[in-house]
Amino acid sequence: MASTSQSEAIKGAKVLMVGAGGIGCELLKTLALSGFQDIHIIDMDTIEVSNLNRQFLFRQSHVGQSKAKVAREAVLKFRPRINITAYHANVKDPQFNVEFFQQFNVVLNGLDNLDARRHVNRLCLAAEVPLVESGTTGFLGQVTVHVKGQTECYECQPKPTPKTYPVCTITSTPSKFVHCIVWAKELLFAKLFGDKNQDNDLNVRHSSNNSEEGNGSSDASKDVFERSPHESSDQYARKIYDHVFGSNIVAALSNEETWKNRRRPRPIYVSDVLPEEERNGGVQSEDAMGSIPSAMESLGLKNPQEIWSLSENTRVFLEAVKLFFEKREKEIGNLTFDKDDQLAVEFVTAAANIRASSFGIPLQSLFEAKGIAGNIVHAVATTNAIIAGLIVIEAIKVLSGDSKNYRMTYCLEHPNRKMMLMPVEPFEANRSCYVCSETPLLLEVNTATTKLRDVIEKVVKSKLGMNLPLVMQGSTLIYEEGDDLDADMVANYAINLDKALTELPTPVTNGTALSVEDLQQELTCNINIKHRDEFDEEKEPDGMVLTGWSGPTTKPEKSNPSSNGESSSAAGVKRKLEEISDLNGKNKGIALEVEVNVEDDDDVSVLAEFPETNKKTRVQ
Ligand SMILES: Nc1ncnc2c1ncn2[C@@H]1O[C@H](COP(=O)(O)OP(=O)(O)OP(=O)(O)O)[C@@H](O)[C@H]1O
Ligand SMILES: [Zn+2]
Repeated sequence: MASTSQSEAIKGAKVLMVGAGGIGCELLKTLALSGFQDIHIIDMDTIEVSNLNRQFLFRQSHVGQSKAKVAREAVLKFRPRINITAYHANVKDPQFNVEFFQQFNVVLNGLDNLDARRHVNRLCLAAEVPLVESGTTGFLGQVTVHVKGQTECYECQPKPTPKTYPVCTITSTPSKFVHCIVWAKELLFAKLFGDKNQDNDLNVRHSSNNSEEGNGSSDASKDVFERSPHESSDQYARKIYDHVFGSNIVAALSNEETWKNRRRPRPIYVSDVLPEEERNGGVQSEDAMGSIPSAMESLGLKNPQEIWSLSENTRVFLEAVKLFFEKREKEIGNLTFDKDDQLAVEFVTAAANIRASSFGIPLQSLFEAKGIAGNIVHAVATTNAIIAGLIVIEAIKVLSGDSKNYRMTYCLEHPNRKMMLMPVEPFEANRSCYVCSETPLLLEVNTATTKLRDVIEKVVKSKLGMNLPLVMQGSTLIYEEGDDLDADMVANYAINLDKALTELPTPVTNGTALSVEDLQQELTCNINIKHRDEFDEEKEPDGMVLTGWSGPTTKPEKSNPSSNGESSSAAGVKRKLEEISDLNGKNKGIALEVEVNVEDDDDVSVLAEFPETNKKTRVQ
């Protein structure tokens, strides 16, 4: 039960919710039932069938409609007198500027990606509106409170970025199923059905070419992926199959060095797998009954949780290629993998399984493969409900000025000290956070060879998360983006982008101080430039090093389950949580070890934002 002062605070509050997905639906319902009267919701998505199992405000008949709008209507049915305003829009749209944010007493995030979270964090800082941030990944979840001048901001601590894999593991030496999935999705699918002009590391050598794998394509091998006019889709599919699973593996095997300490892969050709009568005439398949082409349906494979045999995978592979060419020809050249595209998932599952079979890696079902390919950790509705409840508890504390009792709460998978919820007192802002403090950053770069474009793309947009940057050197404007620029300026900036830093009209050299600004986010960063001639290609692939930056940390060789938590995955992780306190502020100073037990060392997620409390100072 809320106290009188809490009830007053709830009634008078104007709240912004960002995201009306798994957490958002629960949150809107809980806000309405807790007495909130004025709620605004932003969500850019429409409802998909896959949302219905947990986003309970939505029904089958709503598929294709705006999440924000349908969520509003669903809640108004049981709370008709409250005000709910829905925006079917991206929170990064310019209409949601600082003035827009300033009208709210608190902002509540139910997002699923780092980019949008960082953007909202900046607007909340600029508008001086408290933010309650949240995320879930399966059974894990967290709610954190960010109040300017009182606690750290969302970006005060580094966040892991999506997991990356060394190219050679993917192209040549996979050892885990996830490596086969990445190969099937990022390389083979992209090569066959995506933009042909995109660089692709797929090993597309001709079988007579014995060079090291991963060297890119040779002219002879390029032809393999080209479909000649007289070739039927069946013939083409079998040619691709024999090339990627057969002759490419033979060629790879010829490099003895690679296999000295590794299990040698086995080349697989269609003729090894399918009986004589199926080999030349293509796979005998039924015409799919449904409107969506599906190789599983054509082949009568019903259960997505069943692991297909090598011959079944082969049939699915051949059938999927055929269906793409026969039923979805117009899309070829423009496709990117989408976990909600059934045929794409079937193709990727089959291709990954055939490759796994070749490399002696256990095969997986379509259900499992889809989860890995879509970076899915299956959502748990109850976690979303718990997290939504905790968001409302923190929002009420924020609204009633109860700053002493703010808590960051972590929802654990296994009870620890009999607790499933781990509350931690918030921490002070990180003084070197470039977002909420004015600490300058240092960029080491080869000023003579690095183009302004690289600095804008790799540093300003990617690392610093700016949308519409403006770059100044002293009082000279070097670069700017926005809708209101005239054509001359746009042309001028385009020329600057292709210039090396030292060639700019006002050269950027060792010791230059740049000021980078995003007008929408009202964020300014100062970057001091330090010239360096050489960079380590492996360790510093961008050819630049930004320091004093607390942005995403890269965790190589880890998968990237990106549910609402955008958590990172980690192995047998043990993290010390010191100075844990419970909700009443007791148990301070007790060191506690949280252990996440995992079977495999790669594919289980733990919270990305688990507090590394030893580095931080608690808010007094
Ligand atoms: N930039 C953004 N602006 C507005 N809404 C956003 C933005 N980024 C993400 N969202 C919304 O945040 C919500 C996150 O919800 P959730 O994680 O449950 O994702 P989902 O897409 O509904 O589910 P899933 O990805 O598991 O299929 C989504 O509804 C999504 O549209
Ligand atoms: Zn900060």
